[in-house]
Amino acid sequence: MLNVDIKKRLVDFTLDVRFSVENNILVLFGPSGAGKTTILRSIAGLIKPDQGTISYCDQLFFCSVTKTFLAPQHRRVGYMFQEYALFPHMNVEKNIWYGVKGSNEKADELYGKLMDLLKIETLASRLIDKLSGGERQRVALARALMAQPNILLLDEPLSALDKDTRCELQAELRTMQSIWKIPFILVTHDPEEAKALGDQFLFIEKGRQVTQPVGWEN
Ligand SMILES: Nc1ncnc2c1ncn2[C@@H]1O[C@H](COP(=O)(O)OP(=O)(O)OP(=O)(O)O)[C@@H](O)[C@H]1O
Repeated sequence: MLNVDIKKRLVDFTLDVRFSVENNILVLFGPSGAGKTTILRSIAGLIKPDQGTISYCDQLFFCSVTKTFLAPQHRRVGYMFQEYALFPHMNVEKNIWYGVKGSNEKADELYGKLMDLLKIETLASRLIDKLSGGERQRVALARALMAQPNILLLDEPLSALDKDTRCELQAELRTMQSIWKIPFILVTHDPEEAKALGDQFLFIEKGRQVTQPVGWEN
């Protein structure tokens, strides 16, 4: 289980949140500038909260009292950004293997499984800039899971896609989470998407958890 209990002073308000995620999908939902990306960046170790703790199972990522700060590369946290963050000059296969140390039977097997599950086998040798938005997102998801993360963070992964592709990818995200059984934390502005994907929800406005978010019933 991932436990997050943090405070961080931002420009206009203080982010102050406390939540836990089991092996399911937590959706972070809230308006632009509410602090959602800051939560993800804190879990990944890209920024340091001012106060609190972040832990995954018995591993302490951050604790302001003991001054613990585990470096991002030791957290095994996968991060899919708003932008795809793929290398356009490399093909699909090279992008997916990027960052994996050495090839072995288990990694080869995982690669094959991801290509198959995400239906991108036929794209292995294609360059990234010759892919559609939906294909890029599948490749980005394969790359994130290839690193065998303990937690996967997804910052508006589907926002650039058309409605049909988004629905397809939502189903695939759910499938991948049910196979991998790790906490997924997904940021979205879209209430429909939140409802389609979330097992649990954290609604935030101006850095605070709220019970009735703006735009939820629309
Ligand atoms: N490192 C930082 N230090 C101080 N303030 C920050 C920092 N990073 C972001 N902010 C501010 O904190 C607020 C929350 O930003 P954040 O990116 O977390 O929001 P968000 O909910 O992800 O927004 P969006 O949905 O638009 O991506 C914004 O007002 C932003 O300007």
